[in-house]
Amino acid sequence: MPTRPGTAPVRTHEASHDDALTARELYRFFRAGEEETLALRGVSLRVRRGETVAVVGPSGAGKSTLLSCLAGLDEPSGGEVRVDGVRISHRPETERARLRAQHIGVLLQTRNLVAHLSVRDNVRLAHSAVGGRPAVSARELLDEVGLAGRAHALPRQLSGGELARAGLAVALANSPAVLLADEPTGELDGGTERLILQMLRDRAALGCAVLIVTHSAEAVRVADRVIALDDGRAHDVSG
Ligand SMILES: Nc1ncnc2c1ncn2[C@@H]1O[C@H](COP(=O)(O)OP(=O)(O)OP(=O)(O)O)[C@@H](O)[C@H]1O
Repeated sequence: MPTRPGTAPVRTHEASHDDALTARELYRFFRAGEEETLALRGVSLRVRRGETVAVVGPSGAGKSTLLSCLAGLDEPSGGEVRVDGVRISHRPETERARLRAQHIGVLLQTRNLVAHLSVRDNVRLAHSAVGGRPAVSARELLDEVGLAGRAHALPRQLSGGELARAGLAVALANSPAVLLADEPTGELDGGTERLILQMLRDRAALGCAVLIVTHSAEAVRVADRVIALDDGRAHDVSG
């Protein structure tokens, strides 16, 4: 069972079969001209099935870099990421994309929607990336996020809250073992924020490992555990 903030035991970074997501000693080094940045400095973390973890930290702490490395969108310079026991890091981009399509849902700040496709076709596109018969139909997913009535709308015709819900439907299209969300409630009003967070919690209750990069106090409140990133280093601040 997930633990509540304040009761989390001190964790080691040895993987257990309950872990859907593990990162071990992640480093990410950037060089832009003369400028060199070490955005991640040995970050290790685990997220168990059914657990919701919030990642917080000041601007520039490395949160988005971490999420990109966990999702296989970016390659860490060192260390390893495993999803459902399968290593996703240090593989060619096409293999990372295939593993991501199979195991991970990603909800990004810029929204993971194709502008010229309807909400329903965006979900179907995500289905096609997985291949085979989807475990959950587009209609069921749109029902789940309360957008059944907006299935034919284009992203630009949606409100901010509807966009967030459509992005979530796309992120959930592959019934992911791990759901990674970057500021999923950033521009939303309080009511819509609580709705989105509840949907993420519902997914965790079904066994998904949920990691949310956030500045939101509400997201921190509902998380089982909080990891603080500071200058590329991670600290579990739940206990
Ligand atoms: N592609 C890149 N090239 C060079 N430096 C980068 C790149 N991406 C990130 N960085 C640097 O890495 C550090 C961490 O950036 P990152 O975007 O991960 O921080 P963040 O915690 O997500 O910040 P914010 O809360 O403002 O989004 C910053 O110093 C940033 O300038």
